[in-house]
Amino acid sequence: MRIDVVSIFPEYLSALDLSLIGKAREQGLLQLTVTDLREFTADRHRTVDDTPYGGGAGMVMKPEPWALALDAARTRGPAGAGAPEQRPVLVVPSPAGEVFTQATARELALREHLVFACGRYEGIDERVVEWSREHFEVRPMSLGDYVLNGGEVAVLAMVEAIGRLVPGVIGNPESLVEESHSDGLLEYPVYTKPALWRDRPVPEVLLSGHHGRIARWRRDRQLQRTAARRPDLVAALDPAGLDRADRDV
Ligand SMILES: NC(=S)c1ccno1
Repeated sequence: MRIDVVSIFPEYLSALDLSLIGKAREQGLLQLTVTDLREFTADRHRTVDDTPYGGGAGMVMKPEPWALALDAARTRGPAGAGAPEQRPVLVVPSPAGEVFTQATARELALREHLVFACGRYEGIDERVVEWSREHFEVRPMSLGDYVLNGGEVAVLAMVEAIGRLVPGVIGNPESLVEESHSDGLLEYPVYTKPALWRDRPVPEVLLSGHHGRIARWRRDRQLQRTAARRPDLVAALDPAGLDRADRDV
């Protein structure tokens, strides 16, 4: 998978040099390039914004630097020889976007080339989004109903959520199976040594060695936790995926 990120604060994305994503880049599992939008300006002040038509507070990001930067990212292309089979996906972090979920991460982890456009100020001139549809699948994307100062923090989260699903990035793929949202539920509580900590014991069943009882206990905890914290997820569950014991929780 090829990932391109365009930002006026490229150093914000240096966290992607670290840990599992950084290792995946070293191993060639992910090709990731971060580009400074100001490289695509033509004036000596490297101007990327201007006042909004129609008035209002703040500044809007100018279209021309973005068009040049996105064209450069697009033609950098995915890994491997030959023309890409798929159009690249342009992800634009925005509170006005579709909500990014684990299902979105799974979907985007299958794509060849993702380009992330980190807006700042009051946003990017809307004509960039319209123009981009000629060459990209354009996906305005929100992490949630709150406002950040720019797209960089959202891109860090999305690249990690997507990148970790790329085969080979997580050493043990088993650890992807029982995590929150993998089966529509929140994950069960986890414990490790010592068995007794500040007068708090580990649940007895987890010390029993009885795999069936442990699996049932964990599933019960998932259902109870999801019902308590995210009733919306319970409402969205497919009843066919629930067994009789699930319904008794
Ligand atoms: N909620 C998101 S992703 C966002 C991006 C910029 N501001 O908020």
